[in-house]
Amino acid sequence: MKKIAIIGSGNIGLSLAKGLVKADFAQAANITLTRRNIDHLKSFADAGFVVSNQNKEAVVSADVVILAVLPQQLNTVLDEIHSFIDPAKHLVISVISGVSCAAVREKLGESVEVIRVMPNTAIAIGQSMTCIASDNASAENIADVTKMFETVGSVVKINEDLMTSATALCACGIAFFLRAIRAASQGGVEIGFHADEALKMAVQTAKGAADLLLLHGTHPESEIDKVTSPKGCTIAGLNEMEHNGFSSSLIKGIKLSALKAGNLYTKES
Ligand SMILES: NC(=O)C1=CN([C@@H]2O[C@H](COP(=O)(O)OP(=O)(O)OC[C@H]3O[C@@H](n4cnc5c(N)ncnc54)[C@H](O)[C@@H]3O)[C@@H](O)[C@H]2O)C=CC1
Ligand SMILES: O=C(O)[C@@H]1CCC=N1
Repeated sequence: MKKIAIIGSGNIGLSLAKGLVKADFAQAANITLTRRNIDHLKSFADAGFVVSNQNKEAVVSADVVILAVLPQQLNTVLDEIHSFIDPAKHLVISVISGVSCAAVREKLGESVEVIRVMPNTAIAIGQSMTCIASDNASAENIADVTKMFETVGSVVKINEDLMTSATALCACGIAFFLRAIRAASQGGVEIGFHADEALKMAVQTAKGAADLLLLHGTHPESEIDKVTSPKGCTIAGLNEMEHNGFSSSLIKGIKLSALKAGNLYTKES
């Protein structure tokens, strides 16, 4: 069983840790979670994870090192761990937005294998859409990492230059769809439902819509055509949303997020 160190155990690091254990990919005792203030990790320590504020020790005891700090925190971490990374032993996985494999290698050493992975927070429940890219990892390591992330959702291997686009569409995308669900539930309250029932109805309706596409393998418009009765209320509502920029605002938001994702990191600390 390989030992995993998650360096920077915040929102995505902890979601990943939870997902890997829930999926039986790893035991909690084989995952070390680091964070500057480990008081925030008490519930994870109670659940059997190793928790630490010592990145070097976590790296030394691991086979797989997962970098999960913010882009602006990365240089400090890489400076701290670089002399403890052994290219013959360690595989480095980075979930950090906007940082290339080459930039990580510049600090950790040219012979270190680095795989960039872009999951989303649904990884905690095995439902992530995860994109994977690398410019130097072996086919064997890429296959192993693909298998690892397939235990916690779907995986697509992409070219590294599309990684910031994947960040916007899939990682930020969780927030975009959640906001759409919240807006739908607010509409539901305006037309007569209590907030809790409106939210429940909006959530299940969103899940049903996503599952129609997944299970039928159809295009959204083909499923929409089945809902929009001629002269009916769906097309009236849908067109009103489009007149107010529904599709356009999603597209513009995704484009801006992708642009921003590419500009989150600078090599100099
Ligand atoms: N939140 C998300 O949905 C996703 C985030 N990402 C990427 O993952 C990274 C982390 O994002 P979040 O989890 O949202 O941020 P976060 O702020 O929740 O987590 C970062 C963690 O790193 C810790 N940290 C900072 N400096 C440290 C150090 N020197 N040693 C050890 N730990 C340290 C912080 O205490 C914090 O717990 C970012 O680079 C982000 O781009 C990628 C995919 C999805
Ligand atoms: O908002 C962010 O910058 C990070 C990257 C993707 C999701 N959260």
